[in-house]
Amino acid sequence: MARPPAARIAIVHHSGYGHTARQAEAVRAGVEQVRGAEALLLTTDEAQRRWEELNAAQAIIFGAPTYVGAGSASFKAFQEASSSAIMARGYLWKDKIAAGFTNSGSRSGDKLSTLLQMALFAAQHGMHWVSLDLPPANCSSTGSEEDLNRLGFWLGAAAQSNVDQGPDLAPPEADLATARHLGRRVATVALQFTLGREPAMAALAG
Ligand SMILES: Cc1cc2nc3c(=O)[nH]c(=O)nc-3n(C[C@H](O)[C@H](O)[C@H](O)COP(=O)(O)O)c2cc1C
Repeated sequence: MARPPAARIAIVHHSGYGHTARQAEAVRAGVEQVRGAEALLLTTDEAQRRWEELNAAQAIIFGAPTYVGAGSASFKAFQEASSSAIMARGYLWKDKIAAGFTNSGSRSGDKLSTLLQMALFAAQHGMHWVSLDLPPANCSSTGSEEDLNRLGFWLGAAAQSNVDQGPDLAPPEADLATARHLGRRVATVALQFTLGREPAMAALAG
């Protein structure tokens, strides 16, 4: 009989035109590459009807397109809804793992602002933020657009979608691979936390 997953990783995202949804699918694929981890992919609208499932997850990965130098309005609505649904009910996400990803039209496009918004959101919930453990790439004479983390972010996974291309073509494979990497990393860290929590508490209790 198959064993139940040791860690469930929720991915809560918004995508106005489908590009960030492709990035979210890649994060999900990365999570599912890790044995013992299971992914739950939700839009920001769905998430606001399924708080209990988010509360039961060991990690939540946030995703949004960068619109006007910040996370999209739908993502912000989800953030604000969590204030009464989660914080006011006793900081129900405290000590969960958190991470984030964003996508935009420009290479920079002020995506860092969106990742900072997500990291602050996680901090307000008392969550543990997981960074992208990839060196910045495509920044030397031997670098290329095919490199993992070609856009050079540390705080989370970034993607860039040409504004004249649909989600069938953008973001490119390098950015989807970077998103898969983030999914794998968060699933691994969530498993480390989940499996280590009990012995850690026993050690603390003496
Ligand atoms: C209202 C609006 C604001 C945008 N602002 C930015 C921006 O600040 N920086 C940027 O690089 N791209 C910006 N874009 C481009 C989107 O980030 C880009 O098209 C992205 O791929 C859309 O993702 P989605 O299909 O998941 O909605 C903006 C697009 C819209 C519709």
